[in-house]
Amino acid sequence: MSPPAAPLSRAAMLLLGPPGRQRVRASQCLLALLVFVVFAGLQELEVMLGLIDAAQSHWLTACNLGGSLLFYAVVRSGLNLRHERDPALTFAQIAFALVSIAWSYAITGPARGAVLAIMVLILQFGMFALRPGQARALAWFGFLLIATVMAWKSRTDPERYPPQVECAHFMFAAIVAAAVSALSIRFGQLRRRLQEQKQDLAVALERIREMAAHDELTGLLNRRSMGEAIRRELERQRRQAGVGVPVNVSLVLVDIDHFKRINDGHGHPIGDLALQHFSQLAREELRGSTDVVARWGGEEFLLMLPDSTPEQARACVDRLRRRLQAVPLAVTEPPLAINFSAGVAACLAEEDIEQAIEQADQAMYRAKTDGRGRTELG
Ligand SMILES: Nc1nc2c(ncn2[C@@H]2O[C@H](COP(=O)(O)OP(=O)(O)OP(=O)(O)O)[C@@H](O)[C@H]2O)c(=O)[nH]1
Repeated sequence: MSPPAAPLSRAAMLLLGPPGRQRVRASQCLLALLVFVVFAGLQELEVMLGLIDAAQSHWLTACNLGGSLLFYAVVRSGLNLRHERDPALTFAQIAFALVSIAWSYAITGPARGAVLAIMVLILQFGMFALRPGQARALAWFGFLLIATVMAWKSRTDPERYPPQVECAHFMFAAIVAAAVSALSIRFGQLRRRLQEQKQDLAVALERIREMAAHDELTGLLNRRSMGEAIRRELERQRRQAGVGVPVNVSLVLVDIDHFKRINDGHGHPIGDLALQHFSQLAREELRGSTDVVARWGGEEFLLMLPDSTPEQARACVDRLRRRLQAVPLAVTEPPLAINFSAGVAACLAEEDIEQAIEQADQAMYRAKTDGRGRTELG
């Protein structure tokens, strides 16, 4: 980090806290404080021009700065998090700003038109940040406040607040409140639609991820994601090897025997059912939490058995074979007995994956040539 950045980030840390949502909230509070400081400067100018009474202006400035400092302190202390529905305290801060605006309108005299413009700005923040009902409530709250001040001032100080001018201002404030109400409903609809679209996209993305990682017919991992699963497992075991646990992963290549006969004799759909049946039983028979079964292609499957020596893997595969014989596929008469040939190889490092699969393939080929329905070690 360059030398000037360090004190800067220390200052940011002190003022705003660690990065995250609370930091954003704290910086928004400080921004509001800054706006009030600018506002205080403008008021001071109006005091100098003789438009506002100095004491009244200073009272308002003290309340504005005190209030915004209080919001900042609440956010920095984390007390705002107790307000689960609006932890940014947006509603409260806007309501506070509206009270300040009404107060400012009451003391600003001839320059009060600008105050109405600021009210519009504050209500706009609400439309973007709050729920439609809250934005509407604030619009009418602001309108009622300012209308009350207009009525009060035109009665008690008609020279500075002529009733005709207040009438025009009243209509302007009413139009603003109505427009904010209508727009906040529209914003609410748009936000809801965006939310729905976001959800639809998330579902579609999940579906695409699922399709990209799995074989459609059997639901097993496909070739690409099996490669990733093996690499992940070897990486996990390599980390454990650092604490003295040996790397132990067996790969088994399985090829269904005489599968073409099933297709030719019973039709392709029954062949598909046979593949699904094999996948189902393989999933059930192997350790669900660690072992992985993938469709390697056609009627070939690759099994990964972590923490298993090739001999232990062979025992598992032979157990699966017995299970397949015990549970034939009951969609034909007689039920379809599925058998397979398998080759086992140990895979001890990431760079050996290709070689281990090749070894398992050769062992499986030996099993085929030696009569099928058996498991050979590579
Ligand atoms: N139903 C179905 N058949 C498939 C699928 N993928 C590959 N096959 C078929 O699987 C058969 C594989 O045939 P072969 O490679 O001759 O192997 P085999 O008949 O099992 O003979 P051995 O492996 O020597 O025991 C081919 O007929 C492919 O068309 C699939 O997704 N569904």
